Parts: sequence; C-alpha cells; structure tokens
Amino acid sequence: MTSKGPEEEHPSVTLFRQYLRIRTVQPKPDYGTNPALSSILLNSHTDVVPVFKEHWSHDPFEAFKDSEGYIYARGAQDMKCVSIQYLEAVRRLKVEGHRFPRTIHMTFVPDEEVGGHQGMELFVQRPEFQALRAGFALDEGIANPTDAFTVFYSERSPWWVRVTSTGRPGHGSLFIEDTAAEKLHKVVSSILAFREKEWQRLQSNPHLKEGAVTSVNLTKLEGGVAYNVVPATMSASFDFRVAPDVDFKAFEEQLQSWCQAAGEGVTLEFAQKWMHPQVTPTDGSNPWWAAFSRVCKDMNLSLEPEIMPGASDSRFIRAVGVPALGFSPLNRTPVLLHDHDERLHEAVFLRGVDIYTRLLPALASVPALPSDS
Ligand SMILES: CSCC[C@H](NC=O)C(=O)O
Ligand SMILES: [Zn+2]
Ligand SMILES: [Zn+2]
Repeated sequence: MTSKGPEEEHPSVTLFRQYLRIRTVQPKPDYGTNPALSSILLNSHTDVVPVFKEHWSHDPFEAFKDSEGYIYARGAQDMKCVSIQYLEAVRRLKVEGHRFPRTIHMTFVPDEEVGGHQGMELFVQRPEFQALRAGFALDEGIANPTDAFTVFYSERSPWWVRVTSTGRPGHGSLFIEDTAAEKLHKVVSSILAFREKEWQRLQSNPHLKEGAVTSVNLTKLEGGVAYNVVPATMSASFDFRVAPDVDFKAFEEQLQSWCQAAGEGVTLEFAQKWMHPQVTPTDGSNPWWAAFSRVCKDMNLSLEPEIMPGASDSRFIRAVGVPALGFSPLNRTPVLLHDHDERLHEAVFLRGVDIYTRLLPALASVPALPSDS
C-alpha cells in the first residue's frame, strides 16, 4: 500500500517529492526563480475573423474532428491553437515541478483581427503592461505546408490609403474635361504599375519571400450616382503593406507625387499608417534567438525565418522595445488562416505542445542580460 511504481504514485506524493528536490538550503537557498530578470510574454488573440458558413464542410464553430484527425473550426490555425498550446505546455511544466529564473506571462488579447487598436495597441501603453516587465515575446505565426516551421522576425507596415479625386461634373453624354474619374484612373494606374513592379521583383528572386517586398491591392472604388451623371468626386482605397527596409518618408512622397501628377484636386488620406517597423535580430547578437533556434536545432526542426506579410500584435510589442518572434508551431499544414475550412490536424497540435514544452524552459532560463538591469 505504501510504495507504488512511478505511474501509480499519488499525484500529491509526486508533487511533494518534486518540492523536496529544490535545494532551498540556507544560507544560499536556491528558490529557482529570479524575479529581477525580465519576463517571457506568450501572447495570443482571442478573436477570429468571420466565416462564410455555406462554404464550410462542417459548422465552423463546432470544432468537428474527422476520422483522420483534422479539426475544422474558425480559429483552428489563427490562433486558438496557439493559446491552448501555450496553456498546455505551461501546465505540463508546472505539473512536472519546473521552476525557471524568468517568469512566464500569458496574455489573451481582443481585437487583433481588426487592427488591435482597442487591444494590444492600448495595452502596451498601460502600466499593467509595463508591470509585466517583458524581455521577450512570442506571438502568432503562420502554418507551413512543408516539413519546416516559419518564424517571423518582423512585419510589413499596413498603410491604408484613400485617394479622392475631384473634377468637373456634367451630363454623361458629353466629353467633359478634367473629370474625377480620369484623374483617379491615373493614380490607380500608377499604383497598380508599382504593384506589378514589386510582384516581378518577388517573382524574379527566389531568395525573396512575400514579406520582403511591398504589396498593394486596390480594395474599394467609390463614387457616382447615376449612369448619365459625371460625378464630381470619386475615390479609390488601397491596402499597402510596406516592407520594413523601405524609406517611409520617400515612399509617402512617391504616393503624393502620383496624386499630383494626376492633376488638380487629387488628395490622399490615411486610414491606417504604421510608422514603427522593427526587426528582431535572428543572429548570434540576440540571446533570445539563440535560445529559440538552439531548441529547434536540438529537436531537428528546420526554421524558415521571414517577414510577416500581414500585421499582427507583434508590431505593437516590438515598437515598445520588446523583441518578439511570430511563431505558430504548425508544419505540414496548409495555410488556411481566414479561409474556408480552416483546420488543423490533432497530431500537429499536440506536437506543438511538445515544442513549447521545450522552448519555454530555454527562453525562461536565458541568463541575465544587460537589458535586465
Ligand atoms: C492592419 S490592421 C488589420 C490587421 C490584420 N491582421 C490579421 O489579419 C491584417 O489585415 O493584417
Ligand atoms: Zn491571428
Ligand atoms: Zn487573422
């Protein structure tokens, strides 16, 4: 009755024995932790994007698991998987009685999918965020269909630009000069020519990944009231994602000059203009990268470091000086974030828990850094 094998041991006894193993011997007790060091922040967002239910094979909020083990749901990849993988890894490490020098914090934030303006953007400015004393953060990445894992060290900056063109109105049957439409057409042509140039640059260089060039899409055209009325105003909206190595001032001047070249009365306004691109180094100069990549090497995981094409909450974290990596431990998985039939195989999900279970001890044990004092 007293002595059982390790599998059968009462969990309370296991916990007791783990506690006994911590050498809290005076006069230099090893309490295991060092709250003076900066912490590790595990961030995830809780919101998900909308669904077109009719295009789904299963109810996107049922989390249906098929006979092969694929779990279908909105958020299966982006990014409810990561939230639970963090929690499960932390739970596992706690159950095993591990203590680390650095504290691990988890944040579950709202509104990432609509820009984070009421979420992480505000939170990083709050005293509660400062109180976490984050030294390094992990946040979401994107699945990788191959054997490799993608890790993001920077992001492109979202610039949402609305170009408004004003011109002479009149009857739709006449050759009216200086119309809003023809001037808007010029700006649209200039911007779409720039798009083509960036696309070609990406296509022609196999070393460049999507996030390394600037993308733009024409996403809205507005204006007009009737077939036979030439409107005095028309507008076009563009979603630019500006690569981190671009000279932002020169780029804005380029946009202005395209508007000016189109004629009088063409102006632009920004609905979103991120101006603080930051790069988290992925070399030996960054001890967080060293710890992260060392674990991946030890686990035989191959990494593909990239610039995130879209925008995540990482940009707010990096902008307040906290290095961050965007990493969702999802390989051999088609990229289905924001798509119909978003799904994740349960084995990939579980493997991700294993990966965090190895990553977190390494990150939370990075020795004291100059930035810690
Ligand atoms: C730029 S604010 C919107 C943020 C959004 N993030 C995830 O998709 C994105 O469009 O990248
Ligand atoms: Zn996301
Ligand atoms: Zn998303």
